[in-house]
Amino acid sequence: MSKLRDKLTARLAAGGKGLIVYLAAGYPDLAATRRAALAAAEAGADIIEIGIPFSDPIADGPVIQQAATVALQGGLKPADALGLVADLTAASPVPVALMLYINTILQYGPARFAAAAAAAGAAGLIVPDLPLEEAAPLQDTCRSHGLDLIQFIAPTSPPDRIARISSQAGGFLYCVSTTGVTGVQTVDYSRLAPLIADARRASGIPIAIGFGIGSPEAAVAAAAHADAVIVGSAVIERLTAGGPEGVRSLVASIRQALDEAGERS
Ligand SMILES: O=P(O)(O)OC[C@@H](O)[C@@H](O)c1c[nH]c2ccccc12
Repeated sequence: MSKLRDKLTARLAAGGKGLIVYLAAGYPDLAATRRAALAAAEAGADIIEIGIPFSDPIADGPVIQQAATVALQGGLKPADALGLVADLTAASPVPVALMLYINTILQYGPARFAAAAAAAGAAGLIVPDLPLEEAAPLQDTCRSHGLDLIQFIAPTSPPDRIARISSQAGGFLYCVSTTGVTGVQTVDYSRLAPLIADARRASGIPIAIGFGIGSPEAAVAAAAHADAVIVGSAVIERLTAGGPEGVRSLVASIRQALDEAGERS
């Protein structure tokens, strides 16, 4: 059973597209992250991705790096992020995926971390700096705790690699729209069509596009090629400017645009 996959599949079966919203744990503080996550869930996010801030976040662009810096300066520890997840999963049925770097897991101890994440109610782990070749031990640990280990595909992945990654993926497949770092930018999402077609041939798992989405229009453009979209930096920017209620209105506007596009098609 996969809570992440089931949630996205249910949204697709109802004629919609999935929406995954990223927040950095502890930005601007833990209470605000919690309020923003619950507001996002109420406004139509299907999955909440909670990032555990890390001092050397190689895949994060400036907006998420800055959020991580604030959280770390506020004293955030991985255990606090796990506490936040426990709080969210107790307060809301929305599935939560934890996004973190492999170092955090190694420092904690993989088995201990997976047990703690599962006990907190997390549905899966997103570990962007874990290559497929090194993923097997963590994948086994995750599996024994009922956690999905999310796999990535990118425009640079050759077809045979996409097939291997897709066939091992749990929850959903994270399709990165560009090879750079996170952050709002203009992306031609139609470029991803061949990549996504390769993944679909290898697996029936839902496919989510992330990186670059900054508006309801961009979400609709990306969703046209996939089952779900992931929005991070734009959500953090909105949290900075408008607090948790700002996040609610951004997520509601993306949800509405995705639903309207679904009715038209
Ligand atoms: O910020 P963007 O461009 O909307 O992209 C989503 C992304 O932020 C989120 O999924 C994420 C945050 N940090 C990451 C590191 C690697 C991969 C993905 C992520």
